[in-house]
Amino acid sequence: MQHKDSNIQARIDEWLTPIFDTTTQQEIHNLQNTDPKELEESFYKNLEFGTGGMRGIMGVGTNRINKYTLGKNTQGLSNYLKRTFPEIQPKAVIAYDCRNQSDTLAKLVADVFSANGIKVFLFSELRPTPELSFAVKELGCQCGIVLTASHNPPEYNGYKVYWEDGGQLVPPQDAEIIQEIDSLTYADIKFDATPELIELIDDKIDQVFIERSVKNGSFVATSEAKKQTKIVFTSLHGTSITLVPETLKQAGYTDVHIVAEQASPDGNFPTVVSPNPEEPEALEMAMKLAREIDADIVIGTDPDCDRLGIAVKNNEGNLQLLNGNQTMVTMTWFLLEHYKMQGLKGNEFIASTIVSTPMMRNLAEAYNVDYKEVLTGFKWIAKLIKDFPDKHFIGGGEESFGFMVGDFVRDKDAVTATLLACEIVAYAKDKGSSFYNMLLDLYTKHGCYKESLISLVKKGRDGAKEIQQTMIDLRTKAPKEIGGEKVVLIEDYQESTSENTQDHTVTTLDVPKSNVLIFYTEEGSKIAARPSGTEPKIKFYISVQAPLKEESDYKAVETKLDQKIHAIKSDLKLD
Ligand SMILES: O=P([O-])(O)O[C@H]1O[C@H](COP(=O)(O)O)[C@@H](O)[C@H](O)[C@H]1O
Ligand SMILES: [Mg+2]
Repeated sequence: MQHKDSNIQARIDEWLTPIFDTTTQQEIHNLQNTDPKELEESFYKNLEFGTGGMRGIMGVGTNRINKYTLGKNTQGLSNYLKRTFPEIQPKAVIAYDCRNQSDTLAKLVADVFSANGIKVFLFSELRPTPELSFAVKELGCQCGIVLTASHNPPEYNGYKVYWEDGGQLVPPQDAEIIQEIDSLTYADIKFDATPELIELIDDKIDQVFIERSVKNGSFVATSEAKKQTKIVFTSLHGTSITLVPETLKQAGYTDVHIVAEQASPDGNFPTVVSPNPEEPEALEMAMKLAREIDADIVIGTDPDCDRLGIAVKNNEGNLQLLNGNQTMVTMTWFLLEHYKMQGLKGNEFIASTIVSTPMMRNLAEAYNVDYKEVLTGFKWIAKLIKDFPDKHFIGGGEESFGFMVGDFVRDKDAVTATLLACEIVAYAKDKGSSFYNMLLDLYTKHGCYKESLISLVKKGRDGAKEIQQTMIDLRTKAPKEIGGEKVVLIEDYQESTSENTQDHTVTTLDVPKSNVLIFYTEEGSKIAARPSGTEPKIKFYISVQAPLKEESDYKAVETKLDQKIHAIKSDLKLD
């Protein structure tokens, strides 16, 4: 049956030509007979670069992750690399995670690069994404690729692309590469490897990376306190198992308990509904073990080991999950204190993103360091390091459970962040305090913030339309009040405008355009809305705040903040 959209039909027809193998063609025929809707979803567009590389469901079609889409990407990237670095033989390093097909797709990417005369370093086993970012610089590569879909559901895979500084691609380079890819046909892909150009790397990078991570994530905690820090760690079937336990050991942590049921890498993630540390259920097994053995801290990393979920003991002695904003402010504060002790030089900065807690700005002001805020995605934070070579990046992160310590890895890094979290627990032990108490102390000094993220899943082509429509509605029928609080400022990152709703003055936002809306209320609440760039979701980020005089008032203030969040959610019909 012919598809009513001739563009879609032309793509399907192309994929039924002999350039594509018989398995692919057979799969297309099966979809034509059994699932025309899925066929349309698979061909209605090409995969795009989003917040963290290119991500999609594995399967046949131009909008799916398979050997042809990734082959064409790599062919385009090879052409672009050769054009950008005409004087040298470009070098690329490739890593992959635990997902089904990640290893074979990594091999395919290596083959295509080598077929184009590009020198390839390939990890022979799964490894964390931050190690790849490190390896790009360490091996003097011009490019790096990780085959991963991060924390997405099991049916996804993806292609994160790093450039010579170790950070992910940022505009306009991603658009230039897409242009190169789009100018090719599938027949242009060179699949025949030049094996002598592919070098397997393992121990060579592992040990240096571990040593440097230990250095980067160790500060002042005594070895005694480290030994007393009881840690439960889970790799959630992902890559961190290859390095994090060893890194903790080399950093001096001896009381480390790994969740055995989740230690083996597995792309089906059999023990979790979602391998995303943002979801409380992901850490359930780790929490159970931690309660049994009375651990001080629980840490779980996502499949490619760049984000981490943390639980620490609260003042009642119960383990409490923290969100990404809470770990970020505590980690940032710890680093700021450290550098203050050493004597700040005046060129330091911390960084975060527009959808993260405003508390980061307060911290920067209190320590008199610069605060830089960028669009969602660590690629933008990494870009700051590149753009401000004379400035010293202390650290920073995002609400999405990721943190970056200094500039040695140019992406969020759950290896060093794991060490930093444990360091804070150990340091607090030395001081007779706790991680949790340190966070409460920050609330008394810098304002008590509470954040909540609501993600609405809207799958496929129809879902994407619905998400776009919600953004249009929010723009055209912008709320005057949210949760009973008057909206006083609206930032529209697509239009680059910041509008004072009282006097209607408009100023220009000096950041690249992006489909994001942020509403600020009279009472200091902040509500951001944007389509996810990695998953079929629209995300709403709510941040509310109130002063906190004494730590003992925390429960009461928290209840008040929860009520505010509830009112905002019900007003926006998000509950
Ligand atoms: O998914 P990861 O771990 O590669 O992480 C990437 O995607 C996340 C989700 O992005 P979005 O909200 O657009 O879905 C971002 O928060 C993060 O900064 C980025 O590095
Ligand atoms: Mg990840």
